[in-house]
Formats: sequence, C-alpha cells, structure tokens
Amino acid sequence: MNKIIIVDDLVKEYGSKTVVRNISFNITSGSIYGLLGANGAGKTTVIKMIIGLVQPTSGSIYIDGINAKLGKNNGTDFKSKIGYMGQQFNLYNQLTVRQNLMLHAGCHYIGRRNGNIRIEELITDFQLSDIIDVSTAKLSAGQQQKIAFACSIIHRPKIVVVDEPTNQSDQNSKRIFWEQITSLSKQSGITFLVTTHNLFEAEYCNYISIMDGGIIKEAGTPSGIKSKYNADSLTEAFRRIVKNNK
Ligand SMILES: Nc1ncnc2c1ncn2[C@@H]1O[C@H](COP(=O)(O)OP(=O)(O)OP(=O)(O)O)[C@@H](O)[C@H]1O
Repeated sequence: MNKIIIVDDLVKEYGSKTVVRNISFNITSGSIYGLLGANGAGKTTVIKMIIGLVQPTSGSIYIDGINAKLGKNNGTDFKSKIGYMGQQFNLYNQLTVRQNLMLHAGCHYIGRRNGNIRIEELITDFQLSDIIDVSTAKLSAGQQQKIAFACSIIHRPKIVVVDEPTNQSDQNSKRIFWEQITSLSKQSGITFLVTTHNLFEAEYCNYISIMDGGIIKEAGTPSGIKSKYNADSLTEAFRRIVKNNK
C-alpha cells in the first residue's frame, strides 16, 4: 500500500515545553486517518507541522514522497497536493459563498473559467444552490463548516487535512460530513487526516492514533483497538488506554 504521508520521530518544543514527543506514523493513500485525543494532546501541533504552518524541532515529514521541509524550494507545487480546513474557518464573511469559493480557487491559481466549472461541481456535490449567492455571515455554523470544507477541496488536492471539523455542527451535519469524506476517499482516492476528540465520529476512520501528552499511546483500526481493550466502544477503549498509561 502506498504511504502518502510518512511522519518519523517528530518533536515540537515551545521553549522548555515539549508538546509533541518523538511521534511516528504512516498514512495509506486513499484512507481516512484519525488523530484522536483530549484538548491539549498535541493533535493540532502535529497537523500544523504536516501542512508547514509550524516548523518541527526535529524529525521528518514526507508528503507524497517529498520532504516537507524542502517542499517550498524544490520546484514541486507542494501546496497543490494539500487541502486544509482549520478550526477557524478560512471564510471571508463579507463575501458570498460563491465569492469565497472563487477566492480559494484563485489562491490555487485556478483561473475564473475553470473556477466557475469547479464551483458548479461543488454546488451539486454539496447541495449549495440555495445559499451560493448568500453572504457566509448569514449562514449557520454547520453551513459555514460545509463551505469551509468545499473551499479546502476546490483545487482537488490528493490529501485533505481537517482539524476538529464538526465542532460546531449539529448531528445531521456531522453525519453528512463523515459520509462525504468516506465517499471522497473511496471514489476519488483522497487521503484524509482528521483530528477529533469525538470518539463516536472516529468510527468512520479506517485507522486511528490516540494521542495523550504529546505521544501516540495506541494506534490501529477502530475495531482492532476495541477488541484489544475488550471494549464495546471507542470511548471505553480510550478511557482504558489513557488510564493504562498513567
Ligand atoms: N504557539 C504555542 N506556544 C506555546 N505552546 C503552545 C503553542 N501552541 C500549542 N501549544 C501547547 O501545545 C499543547 C498542545 O496543543 P495542541 O493545540 O496541539 O493540542 P490539541 O490536541 O490540538 O488540542 P485541542 O483539541 O484543544 O485543539 C498545549 O499544551 C498547548 O498549550
């Protein structure tokens, strides 16, 4: 299986505080990989290092065969491979949904004509026809999350990194989001790296790592982890993993 993300012995220190401690993992192309953990476990720091927003103290990251440290300098369009949706949505609330999508298309050097074609596809895929010309300021949190996600995939990235994607969504929007990424991973072969502290939603992942205190304490498929810890749910397994290691 092709490993599209390879993280090796990654460390992040802020002053004297070590927030990510020698973590290593690989992500198989086309899979949904969940990075789980409580608040402050280090999940956001890991993904910010992967997308190049934060510089690691040590260790290496390879994205689709490219050393992430050299990604900006080796002539490869590194950023075109990755879509990112952070906890703060990258939306301009004075703009409409269409204008936000076009703005993100422009950031990825997609011209107006191709941008319009891609926006039409996203209107269909995300059922946006009723809100496409509405200002994002007037949308609900769940709708804003949907638009932020559409913006993150406008350039058809191979990898999409999403940080706590459903924090502000209702149950129905959560379900729709997870079904959408499951279908994108299966049909378009997109690889997803998703951080969450929602253990019910983590069941949608093909593979998960459980982080605590900056280290990965357990990793495996959701069913493999449940069976290893003799637990009926990931919530129960999570409690045992974190308790076992304290
Ligand atoms: N720029 C920074 N300077 C100093 N410490 C930081 C910085 N960014 C994060 N931290 C610390 O690193 C630790 C891990 O934070 P991080 O945001 O990665 O956790 P998380 O698992 O994503 O939590 P959450 O679910 O709340 O987003 C926390 O103790 C946080 O205070």
